[in-house]
Amino acid sequence: MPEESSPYGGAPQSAPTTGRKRVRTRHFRQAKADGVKITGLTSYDTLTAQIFDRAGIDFLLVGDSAGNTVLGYDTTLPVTVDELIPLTRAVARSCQRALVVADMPFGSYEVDASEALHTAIRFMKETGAHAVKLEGGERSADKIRRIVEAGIPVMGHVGFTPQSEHGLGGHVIQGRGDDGADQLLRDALAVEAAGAFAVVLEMVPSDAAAKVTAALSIPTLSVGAGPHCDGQLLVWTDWAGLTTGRTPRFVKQYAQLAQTLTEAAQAFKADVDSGAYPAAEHEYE
Ligand SMILES: Nc1nc(=O)c2c([nH]1)NC[C@@H]1CN(c3ccc(C(=O)N[C@@H](CCC(=O)O)C(=O)O)cc3)CN21
Ligand SMILES: CC(C)C(=O)C(=O)O
Ligand SMILES: [Mg+2]
Repeated sequence: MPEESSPYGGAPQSAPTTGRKRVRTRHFRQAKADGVKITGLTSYDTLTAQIFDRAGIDFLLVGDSAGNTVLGYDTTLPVTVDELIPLTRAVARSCQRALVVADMPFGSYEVDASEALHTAIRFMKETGAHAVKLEGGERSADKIRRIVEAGIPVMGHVGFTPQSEHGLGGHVIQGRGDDGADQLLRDALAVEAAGAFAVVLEMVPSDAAAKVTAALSIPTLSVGAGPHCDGQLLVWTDWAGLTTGRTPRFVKQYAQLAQTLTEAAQAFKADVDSGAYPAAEHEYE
């Protein structure tokens, strides 16, 4: 695609991407057709959203992983729409280029397609997000279809679906074995047929993800689904080394923010103890 009409292509971005065209759902399909990889991170606040947007990250997901990364829950299950709306609004207000996806939390879409559409409409009206995401393949196809019919882009999510971790028996890799791979493919095809513009594959073997990626015309976005997907997505606090405790094996840490902030806090305390802070330049006359 020519530079004017595409947010992709051109030299790798080191300068801010301000002024570049908004990433649209059609660019996801185009990127897959062109073999251009798609990159996403989660974000829950204005400061990280601005940084990731200007760095050229293609989409930002305001994930219900906020339950773990922002709100201090053990799982995503308690997260509510009312909790996610202000975070999603902050991210949407802060992006000029990235496509912003609102993650629909557990309990906000499962009952029927009408409930799913009501929730999707709330996110679109109240946040400025460009798309919504919901978990589940065949079981969620009717909800995806109803939302898409209303003109709201939907990102699907199959494989390991954290909102059903108790039903799945824990953090269990999905799509293993012939039956698992078949179910994964059926789920992904159902999401595509329902009109989703992309689908997240979470924690599935690379070869199963490769088969799904080859079978779909919409892009697959990997969270621990290997190198053959059309894009990669990580939870930003994992990616930046800010998450404390164990992170999943698929995570690569691109910074060590927990260590950086620990050292900064210790240095601040030591400076306050010693009187080194505040110095003359920090005082008002
Ligand atoms: N910080 C964070 N990162 C995530 O990737 C994430 C969340 N939170 N919250 C929502 C879901 C839950 N996810 C998770 C959580 C744990 C594992 C995990 O522990 N995986 C193990 C394998 C299974 C096990 O032994 O428990 C691993 O080592 O990859 C994986 C994905 C992915 N999502
Ligand atoms: C892990 C990703 C796919 C997600 O759903 C989230 O961050 O909530
Ligand atoms: Mg989620």
